[in-house]
Amino acid sequence: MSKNHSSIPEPNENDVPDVKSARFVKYVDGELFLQSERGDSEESTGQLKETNIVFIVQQTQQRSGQEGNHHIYSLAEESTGSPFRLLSCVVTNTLPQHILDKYLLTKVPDHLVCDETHRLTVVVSTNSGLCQAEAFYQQVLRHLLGALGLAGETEWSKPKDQAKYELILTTSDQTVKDLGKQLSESQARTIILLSGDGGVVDLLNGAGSAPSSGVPRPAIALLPLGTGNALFHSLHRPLYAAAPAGPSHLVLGLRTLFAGVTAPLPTFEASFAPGARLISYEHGAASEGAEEQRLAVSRLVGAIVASYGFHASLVWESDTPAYRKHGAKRFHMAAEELLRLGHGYEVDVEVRGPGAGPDEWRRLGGEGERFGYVLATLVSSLEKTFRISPASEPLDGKLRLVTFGDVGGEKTMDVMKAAYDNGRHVGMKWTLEDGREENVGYEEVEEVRVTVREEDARWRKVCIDGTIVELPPNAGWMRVRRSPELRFDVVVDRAVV
Ligand SMILES: Nc1ncnc2c1ncn2[C@@H]1O[C@H](COP(=O)(O)OP(=O)(O)OP(=O)(O)O)[C@@H](O)[C@H]1O
Repeated sequence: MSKNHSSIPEPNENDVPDVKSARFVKYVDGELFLQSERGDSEESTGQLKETNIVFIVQQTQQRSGQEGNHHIYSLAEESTGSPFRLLSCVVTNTLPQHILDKYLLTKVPDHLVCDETHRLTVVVSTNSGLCQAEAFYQQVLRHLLGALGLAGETEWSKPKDQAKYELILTTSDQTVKDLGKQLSESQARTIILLSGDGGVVDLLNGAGSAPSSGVPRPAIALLPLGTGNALFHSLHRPLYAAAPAGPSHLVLGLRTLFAGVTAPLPTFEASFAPGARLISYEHGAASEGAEEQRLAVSRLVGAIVASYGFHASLVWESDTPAYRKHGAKRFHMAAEELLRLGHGYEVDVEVRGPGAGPDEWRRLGGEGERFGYVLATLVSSLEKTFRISPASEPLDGKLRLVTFGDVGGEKTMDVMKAAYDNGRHVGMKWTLEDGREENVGYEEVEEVRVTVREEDARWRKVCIDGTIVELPPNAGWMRVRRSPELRFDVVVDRAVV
């Protein structure tokens, strides 16, 4: 398929699951009432929720203004059994115009074209979240791409007569990083990532430096199959606000994939003192007898968050084998233990505000004052409802810093609860038992520098988009600044650009 011929082709028979044929009857309260073509009794009328619609295509032989033959693809998500059900229904009479206006796809979007000028890669991250990415690809995405005439090519399957995308199933924590290393090519490319935030970070850091001028930036399209999915939720937050009872994350992700546009993805760079070590586990922390690995690291690129203090400790400790074995409860358990300890972190925090010169650093807090929380972020939300930076808008490229001092476990808990309550933590103030005034600091920064004075390695961990780095003892530091260059584009809903 070439860019000039990217209209919707006929789907391959094998790519359409369980097609039903029906007539549109009425639209009431967000539901389409459809009557099966094969029966005329009341029982054969079914409802389709508008929130489940992914897209509608008109089959090619019916084009040129003829009535009917709209093919509606919708996704139902089940709490039991197989979690995803892609439904496909051909409507033989006319659909309401407002539905066609919103969901009719008339061409394959440029970022999904597969030809000699543009490459499409689908990455299925088999270990992300609840390990559902592979089922989602097989049961849903494969068919939707197939409906646009696109088929996956793997080493063992080379489909004929269809535009082919490359399909990669991860086999280790290196798979996506290795893909990132191959991205310095001149061909434009989109990578559909079925993963959480880890997939994005792996790509960003595998890719190394930004593409040189004239080389197209690769685009990332995210389908939220991780645990936190911070980048996805932050990019879609305005849509959640506009329609609180709106579509599920996966339906939204699919709508963005098929009807969205590409925009530059803001990133930051974190650099570390000599002696810093990236900490990971061979074969993942959940594996039997996981061995800690320590790799020298001087710099990482991120798109979400760089933190020190409670947040970094929680991400690190909840992911250690000791907690991993507790499954979904591990995050809660690690948080409880950290809140019980209520550690005050010995650290100097300095910032350069927007527009400040390279040496214009301002220190936060007094001499020797400890901190509980130091978190710089480019996004609003670290989970769907954890709105740590309420002023952040999708793609605004602003680095914002959230800080508070050594306030103890109970107050830390209060701040976290307020952040879950629509970002209400911003502006919180208290007078502590020893008379100190404390508040949650929140400001935009150009750069932040933390210099850690802790001896115990437990309290020297920093977190970059979920990756853990241990700073060296004796004033080990991390600097975080907005990246001046653009490395990747990201596919977003049209409403956020
Ligand atoms: N087959 C595999 N074996 C080992 N590691 C894998 C495999 N597939 C993916 N991984 C790693 O698992 C991690 C999955 O992270 P990801 O962020 O996608 O999911 P998550 O941690 O559940 O979600 P989030 O970061 O959004 O909370 C990545 O670091 C990736 O490199």
